[in-house]
Amino acid sequence: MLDYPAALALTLAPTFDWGEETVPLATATGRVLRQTVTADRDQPPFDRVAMDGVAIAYAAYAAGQRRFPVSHMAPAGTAPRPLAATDQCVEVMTGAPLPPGTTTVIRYEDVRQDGEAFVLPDGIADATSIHRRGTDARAGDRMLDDRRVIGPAEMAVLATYGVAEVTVSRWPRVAIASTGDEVVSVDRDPLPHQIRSSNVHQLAALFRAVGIEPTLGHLGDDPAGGRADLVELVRDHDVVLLSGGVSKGKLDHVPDWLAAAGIEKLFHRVAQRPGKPLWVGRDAATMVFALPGNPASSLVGAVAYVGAWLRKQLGISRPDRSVRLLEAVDFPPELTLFRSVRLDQTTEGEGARPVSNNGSGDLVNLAASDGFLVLPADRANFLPGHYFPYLPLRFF
Ligand SMILES: Nc1nc2c(c(=O)[nH]1)N[C@H]1C(S)=C(S)[C@@H](COP(=O)(O)OP(=O)(O)OC[C@H]3O[C@@H](n4cnc5c(N)ncnc54)[C@H](O)[C@@H]3O)O[C@H]1N2
Ligand code: MOO
Repeated sequence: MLDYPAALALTLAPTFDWGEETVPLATATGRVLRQTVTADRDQPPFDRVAMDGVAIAYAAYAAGQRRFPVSHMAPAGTAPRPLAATDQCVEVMTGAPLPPGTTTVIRYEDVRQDGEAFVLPDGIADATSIHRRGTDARAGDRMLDDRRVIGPAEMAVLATYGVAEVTVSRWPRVAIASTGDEVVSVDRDPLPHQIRSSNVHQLAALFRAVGIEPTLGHLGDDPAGGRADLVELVRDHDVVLLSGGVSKGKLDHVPDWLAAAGIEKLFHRVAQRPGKPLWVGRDAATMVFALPGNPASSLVGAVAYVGAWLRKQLGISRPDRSVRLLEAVDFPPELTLFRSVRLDQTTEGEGARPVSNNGSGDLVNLAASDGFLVLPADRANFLPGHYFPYLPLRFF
């Protein structure tokens, strides 16, 4: 049977291009930037007053003057007015352009008001509390690169440089469908032999967390109906995730339906737990992940395979992360074990504590987990203190 590294390599090979689109800045958060951003002006664009206080020409102070009558007040947002005479001062507000003729700013806390004038103490330095024009960036500098996920800091840079319309990657059209006659939608009362469908919501949450809104559906166990619905799903979407129906049961029709729909199988079954029956395939325009129905299997398939594949398509890199195991794990089978863990802070820093569970059908205990530690297939005993790759429950 294929091992996890080989299965992942097969998953990552197909590439698809979903193109770009232009969106208003206000809706660009979380999108993948597809343009470079160049500074259209210096930053700051003028010598910016950095403290509320008074601005003076230092030469007068150096010559011994301590009492400075106020020439005028300079709020932020007004065009700079020069200092009227070198023996006067200007009251300046944070964010105002430094008034021409002044060379330093002294905070209100450090001066004393005396009628229409300010009295300065000894020991004042020249050129303080000024954020100089162009010290952060120069007009023409490259400010943001292609393929960055737009977060709060990127939003601020885009706004500062006037990018009101942002070119971003088009999101793929994603469909998620459950299978099996035992699952009913969450708004229905299940019969005693039925369960509510949780996997579609589990999988949808991963997409929604990065800003992609999937279409949710269901394929029944009836072969003719299920096959026809699947053909339609594949035709209308760039990515299709199916949940259940891929193992050896008499009604596990999904691999046959996928074959009938003309989806090329890349692999079926991986030497891992949970999620062994995973089926991955593609046609010219659509990638299909048929995930095993057990909730832990579905989640592992999504974070280990779907997430890696999605990042690759979008050109987003995520640094590999390893976390220290906090308790021994024994696992003799020759399978990669995706061990659900909780991240704990210990005196020696962060570590991963295995969360007890009742197997891959246990979705309740998954809620106590932060992610999975990937324990390789070539060993049976994993000791505390050793580091292993860690997969968080996020695509990026
Ligand atoms: N003879 C064998 N039996 C099984 C094997 C095997 O190799 N030989 N593999 C087991 C493993 S491992 C897994 S994982 C499961 C996966 O089976 P399927 O992908 O065919 O999934 P189903 O049989 O349809 O369902 C399994 C389980 O998950 C529940 N389920 C399904 N859909 C949902 C949903 N949308 N929300 C919540 N729960 C769902 C379903 O009711 C079943 O309890 O097969 C083993 N069997
Ligand atoms: O691989 Mo299954 O996913 O063990 O339950």
